[in-house]
Order: sequence, then structure tokens, then C-alpha cells
Amino acid sequence: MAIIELDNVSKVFPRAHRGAAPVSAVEDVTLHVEEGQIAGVIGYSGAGKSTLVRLVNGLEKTTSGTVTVAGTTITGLPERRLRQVRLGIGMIFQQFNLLSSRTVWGNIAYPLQIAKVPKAKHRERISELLHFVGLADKAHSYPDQLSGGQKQRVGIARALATSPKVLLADEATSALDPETTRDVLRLLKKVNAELGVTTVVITHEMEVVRTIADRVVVMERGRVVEDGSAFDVFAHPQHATTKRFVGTLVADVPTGAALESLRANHTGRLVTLSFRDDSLPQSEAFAELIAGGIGFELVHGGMEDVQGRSFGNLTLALRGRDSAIDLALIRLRAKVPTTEVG
Ligand SMILES: Nc1ncnc2c1ncn2[C@@H]1O[C@H](COP(=O)(O)OP(=O)(O)OP(=O)(O)O)[C@@H](O)[C@H]1O
Repeated sequence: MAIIELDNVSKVFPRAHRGAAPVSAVEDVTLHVEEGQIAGVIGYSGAGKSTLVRLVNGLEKTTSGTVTVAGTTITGLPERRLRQVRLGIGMIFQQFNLLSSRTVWGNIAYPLQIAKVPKAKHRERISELLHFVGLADKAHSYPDQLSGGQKQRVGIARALATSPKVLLADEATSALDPETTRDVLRLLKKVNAELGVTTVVITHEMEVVRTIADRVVVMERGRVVEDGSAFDVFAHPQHATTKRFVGTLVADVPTGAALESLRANHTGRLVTLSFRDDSLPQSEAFAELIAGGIGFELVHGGMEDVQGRSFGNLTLALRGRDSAIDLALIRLRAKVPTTEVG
């Protein structure tokens, strides 16, 4: 069941000043996020990602189309009702947005106060949240006494205070180093797995998507240009923008300068084998080459793992009689996508 439904949603910002054009930030987006899913929305700066999440929590109004969250259509709702809906949607931010004058405890108490949760219930809830995010010993610290990773843990605890069904993370790890990023993403996975919170992660980093997302949505100029399971998007990217993002992590069939460099540094015929989890295992492909009396060396690429499934493009320099290589390639092509690159 979809818990977030955007149907033909567009958002046009009016022109900022006379002579400027209106900005079409989100254009005709239809996107249904299933309950329990972790959806990664990736795109370059200005693609419309932040606007999209702000439409989901009603901080921006749609120009056209409808947004429904947990069964409530929020399009056209008055602010008073929207505030209620927002209690069911947690949000975390790149800059954490903590109140610097309040302790960790006070920051987590804040949404409980807004939601008018009786004070008698605060202690148990806050203490539970602090344990959940691993900050039980920091309750009385102020934000500027915490590391970036700890601040984001507070952000997550605060976002979860009112037990939302949906969590929106807008570049939540972009200000963190790689190791802290992994810790925070691990915590977000725990939120999803243990609390069943549907999560939308907005990012411009493919590594974030690979680590956490079940599903990948690629945005460009306000539009969704690709949408699929994380494995499919990584293993078979279709759109040029998706290919560029995937290319930041996964070696592709070499072209351009990479190919020139391989040609200059290796003798023999260069062939890329594109392994997927439903294609021939590597060991059998290599056995085929050995059986044909062909020598080979791995010169480019590697295998990747997404959601426990492996794939990758391995470029080999092959040495042997041309006729033997031709025969082996015919055999291989029937079982694994094979590209002779030079
Ligand atoms: N309040 C606003 N008024 C006018 N234009 C806006 C407003 N908010 C966003 N935009 C414009 O809408 C487009 C999409 O912006 P948005 O912030 O949603 O993109 P993004 O993918 O999140 O990029 P970034 O990662 O840089 O924030 C941009 O051209 C931006 O300048």
C-alpha cells in the first residue's frame, strides 16, 4: 500500500523579479512510495528534490496535482489541519536545525510540546528515544557540545518523537564525513526496520542511495527520469543522468580517456564482461577462456553489491590466437553480455 502518493504534481514558483521567468521546480511528478520502503531520491543541485519533500509535508503548496500522505489528501488542507498531518511526518535536515539554546533533552521535548503530549509522558518517551539513537549519556549536553553525527542523531530522535509513519531526510548526511555518514545511515535503516517508518532520503550522493535505499528515484529538471528497485537502477541504468550517477560508483564499459589509457598500458584485445546475478558466474566465464587457451588479465572494473545482489563490469585484456578468442567470445556472448572495446 502506498503511504505517500504524489499524482501529477507540479510546482511553479512565481518569477522572483520583473523580467525573470517563473521557475518550474517540480513538473508532473507521479510517485507512490510504498509503506515500509526506503526510497532514495537523487538528482543534481536544482533538480527539485527539496521542493518535492516540502510538497510531501505541505510546506509548499502544489501548483497542480494532489499529494496524499497516510490516506489524507493534504492538497488544499487548511494550515491548522496540515499541522496535524505534519505530526505524522518526521523530517531531518543537512544542517540539523537544532535549537542551540536547548539541551538534547529539550530539543527532543520540543515536538512533544507542540503536539501537546502531556508533560508526564515526556520523560519516558525522551529516554526511550535517546537510547534508541545511542545518546543516553548526552541528554544534558547542548548542540554545540556535540559532533555532527551526534547532532544528526538528536535530529532523528526529535523527528521520531511523535511516532511518525513517514520520515523525510533532506541531504541528512551531506555535512558528515564518510564514516559518520555510514553510522547515521545505519541508524536510519534501524528506524525503518524496527519501527517500520517509511523513509524518503533526498541526496546527491549515489553512495548514500546504495547504502540505504530499496528504491531509487532519479530527478532532473523537476521531473522523475528514472524509478526502479535499487538493484535494477544500479545494474541496468537507463537514463543518461542515472548512468552518470551510477558511474560515480560502478565502473562501466570503458570509453574515452579511460579506454585510451587501457590501450596504452595493455596489449591484447580488451573485452568487457557485464556480470549480473542472473548471468554466467565469473568462474565459468574464466574457465571458458582457459579452455580456449586464452590468457587474460583483469585491467578495469570490479564487482558491486546492492541489496545483497552482485553485479559488475570486468574488462579483461585477452591474449591468444585471434581465431581462439573469436570462438570464445561467441560462446561467452550467449551467456553474459560481452563488449569488445578495443
Ligand atoms: N522558494 C523558492 N522560490 C523560487 N524558486 C525556488 C524556491 N525554492 C526552490 N526554487 C527553485 O526551484 C528549483 C528546484 O530547487 P530545489 O531546491 O527543489 O532543488 P534541489 O534538487 O533540492 O537542489 P539543492 O540540492 O541544490 O537544494 C531551483 O531552480 C530553485 O532555484
